[in-house]
Amino acid sequence: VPRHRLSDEIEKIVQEHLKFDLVDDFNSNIWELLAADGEMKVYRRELEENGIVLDPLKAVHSVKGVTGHEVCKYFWDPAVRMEWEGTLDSSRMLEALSDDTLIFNQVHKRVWPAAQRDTCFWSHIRSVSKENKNDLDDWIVVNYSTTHDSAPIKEPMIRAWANVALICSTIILNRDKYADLSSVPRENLVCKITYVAQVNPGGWAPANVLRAVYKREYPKFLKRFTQYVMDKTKKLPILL
Ligand SMILES: CCCc1ccc(-c2ccc(S(=O)(=O)CCO)cc2)cc1[C@H]1C[C@H]1c1ccccn1
Repeated sequence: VPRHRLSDEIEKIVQEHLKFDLVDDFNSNIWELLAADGEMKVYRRELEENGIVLDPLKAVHSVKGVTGHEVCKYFWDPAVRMEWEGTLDSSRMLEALSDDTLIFNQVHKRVWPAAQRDTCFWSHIRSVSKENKNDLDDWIVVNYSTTHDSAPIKEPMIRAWANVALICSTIILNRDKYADLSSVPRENLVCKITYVAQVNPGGWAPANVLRAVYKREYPKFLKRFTQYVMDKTKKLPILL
C-alpha cells in the first residue's frame, strides 16, 4: 500500500474507529435517542467544551439490497458527492494522496443564524476482513479534518472540524444456496451500517440552534444517503 504524508495519522484514526465504534453501548444511558425511522436509529451524547456544542452522534441502520462495499464506495466517491449531499453549497476534491485517500474542501449551506461553515478533511476508504473467512469483508470510510494549502481559512467563513466514520457489514441471507457469491440476488443482502460523527462547529453558535440543526439534519442526511445508494445500485450487478 503506497505510503504518503498522512499514512501514520490515518492508520491511528482508522484503528481507533474500528476499536470503539462497533461497541454496542446503547444499553448504557450515555446515548439519547434523537430519531428513529424504521431500521434507522440516531443517537447523540450531550458534550460541550467552553460552551461550544461537540455532541457526538452515533447512528445505526440496516439496509436491504446493498453491500457494505457499495455503501462505502458511494459515500467516498467525489464524483457523486453532490448527488446525495443536500447540505453543501460546494464540494472540491483538492488532492488524491493515493487510490484510497482523498482530501476534500466542502462549503456547508448556511445554518441561520450561525455563520457559514466549511470543512477540509481527508477521506479514506478500506476493507476490513472478518474473523470468519466465509463472511464478506467489512468496509469503512473515515472523514477526518486536516489542513491544506488549497483550503485557506477565509473570513467570514468559519472552519468546522469533523471526525466521521461510516462502517458497514454485509449479511447474506440463505448463504449456502449460492456457490458463487456474485450470483446472490439483492433481496438476500442486508447491510448493517454504523455512522459516527463528532463535529466541532469551529466557533460559537447558540447551543440550542446547533442541537436543533443536528436533530433535523443528521436523520435526514442518513435517510437521503441510504435511499440514494439503494436507487443507484438497484439495477447494477452487486459489488462484493
Ligand atoms: C454549523 C454546521 C456544523 C456542521 C459542519 C459539518 C458537518 C458534517 C461534516 C461531515 C459530514 S460527512 O458525514 O463526513 C459527509 C461529508 O460530505 C457530515 C456533516 C455537520 C455539521 C452540523 C450541522 C450538522 C449537520 C449534520 C448533517 C448534515 C449537515 N449538517
